[in-house]
Amino acid sequence: MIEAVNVSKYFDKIKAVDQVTATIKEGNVFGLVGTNGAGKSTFIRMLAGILKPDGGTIKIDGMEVYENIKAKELFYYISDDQYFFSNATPEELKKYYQVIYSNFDSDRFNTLMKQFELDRKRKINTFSKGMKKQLSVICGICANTKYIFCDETFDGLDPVMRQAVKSIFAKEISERNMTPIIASHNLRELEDICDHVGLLHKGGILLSKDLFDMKLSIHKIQCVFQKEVDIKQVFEGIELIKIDKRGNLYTITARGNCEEITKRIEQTKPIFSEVLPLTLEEIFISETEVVGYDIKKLIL
Ligand SMILES: Nc1ncnc2c1ncn2[C@@H]1O[C@H](COP(=O)(O)OP(=O)(O)OP(=O)(O)O)[C@@H](O)[C@H]1O
Repeated sequence: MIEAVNVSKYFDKIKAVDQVTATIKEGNVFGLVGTNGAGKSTFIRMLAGILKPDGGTIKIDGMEVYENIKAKELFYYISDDQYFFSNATPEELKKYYQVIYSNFDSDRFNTLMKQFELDRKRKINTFSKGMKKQLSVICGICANTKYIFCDETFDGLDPVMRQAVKSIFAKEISERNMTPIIASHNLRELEDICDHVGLLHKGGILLSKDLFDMKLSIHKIQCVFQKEVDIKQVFEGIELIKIDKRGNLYTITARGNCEEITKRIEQTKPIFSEVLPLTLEEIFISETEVVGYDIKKLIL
């Protein structure tokens, strides 16, 4: 488990990360979203022990991470800025990581390099940005660490590669409980992979939610009533987040028990009613509106 408690980081007068508290459980996929400058990279760099927090504590499996080799053996960090040894080839990089990570899987590395059509003997500095990202992902997977920190890793890949990487991640998560922490600008990117999403804004966590809980507690219902009804009366005692009416079709976003919401609608004997799944984006829009923010200005 990774535990960050009241973590802050300042660069002169800039509050890059401001009192962030987050718990990342094993086997979960933790997404970190936020606009440019929200503090995502700084937070991940502190998780990786590259930056020392000015306040608060970060513990990985109970160990402080800063300047602690034992804690650092537990994760692989894919940085947003790709850095490789000058003139190194992937083959040389593999040899380096075999020394650093005792469980580095050399055969898997060779197989994945072939699958991704990357030349193991070519100099990395001749690779494109996306190819370097792919190489980092391959190293990260083959390092076989418990945690993997990805700073905008998916954003730099083309759509086909993104799907390929996501499916490799999904396999690692289900087979060996790998725990990824993924920073991204894009909620849609995180939708199909994350269990938990934290929204960073101006250095602070605005919202941190379990997706399963969120999906269970918010519902979108479309319905057409036989006659005009008083929606507030129909849903008395249920929190209505949004009511939209186009022609006769109502789209209602409500928080509460799904069965109770459905029961209330059925009592009106509607012509049509359907409970629809909410996208992660819709959930975040609803949740952040409640706390007084317009998420479209924050991340979309
Ligand atoms: N080394 C640094 N020196 C000074 N200021 C920095 C440094 N690194 C980050 N900052 C500042 O800290 C704030 C948070 O930056 P950070 O890179 O963590 O944001 P981010 O959410 O990752 O942004 P982006 O999505 O643009 O990558 C910004 O205001 C940035 O200018």
